[in-house]
Amino acid sequence: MSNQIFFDFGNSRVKAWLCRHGEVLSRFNIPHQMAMEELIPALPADFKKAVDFIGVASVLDDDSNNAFARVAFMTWAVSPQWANSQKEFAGVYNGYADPRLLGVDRWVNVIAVSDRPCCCVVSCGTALAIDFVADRRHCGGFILPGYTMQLNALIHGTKRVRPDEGKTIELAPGVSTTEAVHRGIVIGLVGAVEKAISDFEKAEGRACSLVLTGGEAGKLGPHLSVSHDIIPELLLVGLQRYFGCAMST
Ligand SMILES: Nc1ncnc2c1ncn2[C@@H]1O[C@H](COP(=O)(O)OP(=O)(O)OP(=O)(O)O)[C@@H](O)[C@H]1O
Ligand SMILES: CC(C)(CO)[C@@H](O)C(=O)NCCC(=O)O
Repeated sequence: MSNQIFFDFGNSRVKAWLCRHGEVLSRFNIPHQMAMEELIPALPADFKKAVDFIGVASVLDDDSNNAFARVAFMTWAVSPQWANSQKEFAGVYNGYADPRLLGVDRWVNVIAVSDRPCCCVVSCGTALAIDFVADRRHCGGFILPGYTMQLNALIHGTKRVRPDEGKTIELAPGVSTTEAVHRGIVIGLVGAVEKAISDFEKAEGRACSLVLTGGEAGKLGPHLSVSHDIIPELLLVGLQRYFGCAMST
């Protein structure tokens, strides 16, 4: 196998990686309000060369996934392979009562961190997903509205909460609407992550490492009192592991 493309269809952005022998040759990240037919023209030229394998994690609906499968086949003459949440993968166990219902992005992230003995993985995207993995078992998690979704909910649900764009360099109580809103959202997300970890550590009776990923990870990281790693491309690590082609030839 030579060139592979991995796609991550999230709720607001699509990411793609062109890889060879596990190494990233090119990467791509755009919002995907566009129709699937418009995605291929938007890809950088090097993505349009021949590829042998296309691996996808998508949290989109079947219509969007089918539309992508059609344009992918027309472009590369390759049928995309879809990652799916399942009960068990390579000795990693899914904690959901119905494992198929765990978002595949969460499952792939769990697979990516599953070598850590006890780990919390937080995906800071459109939604914020907090998942726990201990001894290769997914122990469940939490789903919260993400930063932008919370901001939009406040603006749409009120008459007078009209923040400007804001920075959350510090989390002292805000003295303007903009500060109060941006800091409020961050303190809520940070508080949720810290409480979830502290409760999990108590229940497990051991320390839990923390990995952050996703577009908003940089907004949360500086405010967390818990030490953590930020791994922006964690989902790619998981996808390569899932499809077993991290280092294949
Ligand atoms: N390159 C970027 N430029 C600007 N904002 C970004 C960028 N990447 C991510 N973001 C921000 O991160 C958030 C989306 O994060 P991410 O891309 O991880 O989520 P996503 O693609 O919607 O995936 P998911 O649906 O799995 O959460 C958006 O709220 C956006 O504000
Ligand atoms: C929670 C999100 C939106 C995070 O991207 C995604 O994993 C998803 O759509 N999950 C499906 C529901 C679930 O995981 O229980």
